[in-house]
Amino acid sequence: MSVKHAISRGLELGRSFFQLGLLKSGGRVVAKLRAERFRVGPSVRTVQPQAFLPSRYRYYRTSLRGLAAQLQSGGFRRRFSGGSPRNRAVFLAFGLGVGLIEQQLEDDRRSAATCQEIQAVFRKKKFHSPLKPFTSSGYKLEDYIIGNQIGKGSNAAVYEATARFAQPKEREEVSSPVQVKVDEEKIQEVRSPACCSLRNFPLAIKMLWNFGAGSSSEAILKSMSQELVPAGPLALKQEKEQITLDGYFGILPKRVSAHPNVIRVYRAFTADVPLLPGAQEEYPDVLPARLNPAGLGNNRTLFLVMKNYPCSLQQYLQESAPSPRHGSLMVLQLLEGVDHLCRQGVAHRDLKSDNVLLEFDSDGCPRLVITDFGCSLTQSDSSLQLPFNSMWVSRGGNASLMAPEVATAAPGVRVVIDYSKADAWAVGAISYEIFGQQNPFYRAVGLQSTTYQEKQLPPLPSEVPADVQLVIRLLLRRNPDKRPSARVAANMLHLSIWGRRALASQDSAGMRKLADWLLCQSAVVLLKGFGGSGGNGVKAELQRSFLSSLELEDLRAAVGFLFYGREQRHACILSA
Ligand SMILES: Nc1ncnc2c1ncn2[C@@H]1O[C@H](COP(=O)(O)OP(=O)(O)OP(=O)(O)O)[C@@H](O)[C@H]1O
Repeated sequence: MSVKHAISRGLELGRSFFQLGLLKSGGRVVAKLRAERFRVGPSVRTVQPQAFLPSRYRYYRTSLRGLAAQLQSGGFRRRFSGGSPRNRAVFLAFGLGVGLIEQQLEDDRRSAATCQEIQAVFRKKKFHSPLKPFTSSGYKLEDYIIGNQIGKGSNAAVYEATARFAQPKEREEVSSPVQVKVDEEKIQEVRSPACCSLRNFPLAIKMLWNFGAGSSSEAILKSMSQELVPAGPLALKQEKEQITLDGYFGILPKRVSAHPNVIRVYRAFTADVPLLPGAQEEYPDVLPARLNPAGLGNNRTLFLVMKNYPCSLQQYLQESAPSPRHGSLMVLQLLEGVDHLCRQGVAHRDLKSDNVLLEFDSDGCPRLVITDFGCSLTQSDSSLQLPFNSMWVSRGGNASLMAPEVATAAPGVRVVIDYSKADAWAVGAISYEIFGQQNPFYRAVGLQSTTYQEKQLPPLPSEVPADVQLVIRLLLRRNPDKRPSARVAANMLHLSIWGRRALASQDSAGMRKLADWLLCQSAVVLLKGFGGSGGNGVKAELQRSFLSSLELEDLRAAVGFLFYGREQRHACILSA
């Protein structure tokens, strides 16, 4: 080896820590760790962008630390510092290389610390649900005035409602205890325009249909317990809460903390099934015999009280085509919601556009909220691994939007379904609808999650930003190991939407500039929050979610994927 060659080798070793992601060919990231002569590691490693993912990344970091120690060891120094000028030059070059490793590691430590500090500041700022209609009441159906039906699914009917005790005098005087017989004209007047309806009925009550759960409160709560996943700490009456804590019902699911993109259930209680508008016509079979002699339903059921949203995502998309910018923010909100659930050990398992509700912030930006947790999986150890030892174990709802690893699982001894990236896959599929396309996994396009090939996915409209297209493509990867998590995908969109300049001014290696940008970003978000300008808008909520979830390794993975996508696009342009 010539001295010149050795020097360049030494520098290369020093830089290799971050060069892992720099040298790419043919869409693959090729990391070179060459140290043949000094037997410090394998000659060449070829890695996919997953090399940026935590475990491997830690492996490289550890091996490089070892390498640095080895290079600094006495024996090594003796071998090269003495002897010929060529060996001394090689040693000096390695010394410089090691210095670079150390510097990079130090940068890395500082960037990680910056992320931790920012995260701590934003974690303290808990999200509080904006609607506070209750003090200590609202645990009985009689506490509400119920208006028209606003939605219906296969398990429940949803009605607009308002808290009786929150109403002015004349409302309280309405005679019927449950469904107030406001005459038809009056309801029409209230419901149109929609904003007046929401003002008069700011709440929505979901009445679940009870077929087989029996009529005792305990049995109902136990059988429909997944619906309580988004319930707030005061949602259940204290005695019920106590019983659930004491384990009388068996294990009730964990509940997720409040998040701007996840529905909040304010109250949950059981009550006798009432005869609500449209019941006889629309769901006679699920009524109890008391209301319909031919009905099969039980006498009591579960009621959930939530905020009343103007429409579902599906209804909104039937009428409107969001701009590419709003579309990107909508996909990002779904990812933030899914990441929040994942972190708390919850998989929704039934994500689809009618299980997402929509309202607008003061700037007219759509705010999305994930709802309907009836099929959700909650794991106390947060692992999201479901033992799948029998065909009777439920995989979740809506088979069309089941991620490939869930849809193709076959029951067996020691078989486990990993749901940690399943909802993220569904977000990829719903994103097509957000950008005005048919969902590729519904009948019109006809792909099946069990069999599709990634190259069969239809192209997205050209006005969809390239990075957003990349995120959607990656989310729909068949292999969950090659699919980014919701957190990493969300980070990619945050960086693409707000951090373009910071991203442009660096390579995939150095995180320092990105850390500086994050600090500036945090300051801006905090100042805006204090100043009250835009603190409650979708944009501010998203930025707070991003900053409160900062982990260096997720950020690095997002940067790695973005660079990988850009590299691929570049290669495509060159080859065209
Ligand atoms: N809080 C709410 N505000 C406004 N509309 C709502 C609300 N909750 C539900 N809806 C409407 O009611 C419909 C049915 O609600 P939901 O999906 O919870 O019922 P479900 O029977 O559990 O559905 P599925 O068939 O998916 O199991 C929704 O698609 C939506 O249109």
